[in-house]
Amino acid sequence: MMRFAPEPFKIKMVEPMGNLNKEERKEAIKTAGYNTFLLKSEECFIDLLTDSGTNAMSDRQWAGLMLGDEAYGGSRNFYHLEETVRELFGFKYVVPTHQGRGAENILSTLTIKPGDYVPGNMYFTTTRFHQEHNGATFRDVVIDEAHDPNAVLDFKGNVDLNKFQALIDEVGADKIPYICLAVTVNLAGGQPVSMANIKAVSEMAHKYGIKVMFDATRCVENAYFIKTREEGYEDKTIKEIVHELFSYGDGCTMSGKKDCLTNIGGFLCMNDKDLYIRATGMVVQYEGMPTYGGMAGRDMEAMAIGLRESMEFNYISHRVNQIRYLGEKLDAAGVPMVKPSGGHAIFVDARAFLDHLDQKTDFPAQALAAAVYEYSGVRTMERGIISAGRDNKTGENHVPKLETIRLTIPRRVYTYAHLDYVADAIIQLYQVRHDISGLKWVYEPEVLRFFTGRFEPKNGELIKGF
Ligand SMILES: Cc1ncc(COP(=O)(O)O)c(C=O)c1O
Ligand SMILES: N[C@@H](Cc1ccc(O)cc1)C(=O)O
Repeated sequence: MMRFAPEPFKIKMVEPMGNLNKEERKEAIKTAGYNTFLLKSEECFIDLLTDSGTNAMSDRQWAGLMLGDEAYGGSRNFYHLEETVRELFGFKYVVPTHQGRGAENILSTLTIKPGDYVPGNMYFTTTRFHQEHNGATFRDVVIDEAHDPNAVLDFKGNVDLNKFQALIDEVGADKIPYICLAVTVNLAGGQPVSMANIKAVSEMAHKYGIKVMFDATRCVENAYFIKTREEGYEDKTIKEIVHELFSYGDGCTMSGKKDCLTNIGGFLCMNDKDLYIRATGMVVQYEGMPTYGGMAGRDMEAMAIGLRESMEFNYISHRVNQIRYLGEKLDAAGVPMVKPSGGHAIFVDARAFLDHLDQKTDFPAQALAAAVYEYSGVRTMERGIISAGRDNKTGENHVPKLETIRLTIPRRVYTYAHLDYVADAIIQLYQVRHDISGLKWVYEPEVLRFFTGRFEPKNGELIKGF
């Protein structure tokens, strides 16, 4: 048996990658304010900024685009998507949105009252933004180990039931409209939640009349980890596991740009008819008709096909193993990273990588993401103190335990050879890590500052002598 099976697809169409020389890259990252979000795509060689909307679609999905029914009302592609989501996820109602945060906006607006609390297994930027925007306080109830890069656990995204119970005791269940249960947990490193934990959370929540709303964004990756790590699930299909997992919840938000293998889209699901009716009322205000929600008919078709494809074992197994492959290479060379490797990305521990920099004043992850780009043309993303933002009440910086850069692998886009290049680049940069300068703010946006913030190197040069 090969340790890493080859790509389970053939390449039918190719897209050239940018290939700037060193001087051009130095200029590009300076122009981008040392923020990799602000680089132009053409300036990047291997683009590991995100796995969101960057998926390669299959020939069947491209064929599906030709079946797009672009009617303003009642597009047949919506009914295909609705039927697929109902079958695979098991929820009664499906509300389409332009992407995940469209669904988060609707859910948060309709269910949160000012003064409420929303517990979750670690924060996610846009999700927390919508919760806070509607007057809630987010409470992190993930297990402590999720914040420790070196804690190796099979299900590092699990909810700590004691923390959940403590919040209920502290504020009262009537102040908790729902628990947001992410499968997998993005900012913990793409770490999964076990089926046993999902069941236990569901029992506790429902005992108190609290709803369980999944962030379903990477649910297929979570199902793969359940199948390969949790006793009793080895013989179940990915489809069966996904279905069972959602059976313990009351609904979900979904960014369709990840596990649905498409480039845009999202949806909100629920079992509650009243919530559904109110959600369709909001869809027409912010997204579009309840039969397209901001998506083109052709995109809904591609999503219906993609969601089904994502449940094929060979696909998902290859995907998760690509991440593991990159992780093993970096780990073998001593590059500090969040362990174990997760479902969509490797998170390099920037605090340990740049141990000469201070998290609060030098922004090591922001500096490392910029340096990786300047050094190699590989685009990654900061996931540390800059992403964590400020407390919306006190204005103080959130100080996350994890200060990382994310090497996010788009689905079906890169081969193992690309990953070899990425690993070599980071391993080489590790040898000269102490030449990397900290950064300082030039422009700090008020909300979701990591997207458009600008910086400059404190020492004038980002990588000394490079
Ligand atoms: C876990 C998670 N939840 C929600 C979202 C929001 O989805 P979108 O980018 O489609 O708005 C994302 C990505 O942004 C995500 O990774
Ligand atoms: N959800 C996507 C896009 C995104 C990136 C960063 C964010 O903080 C918010 C959204 C991702 O995780 O890559």
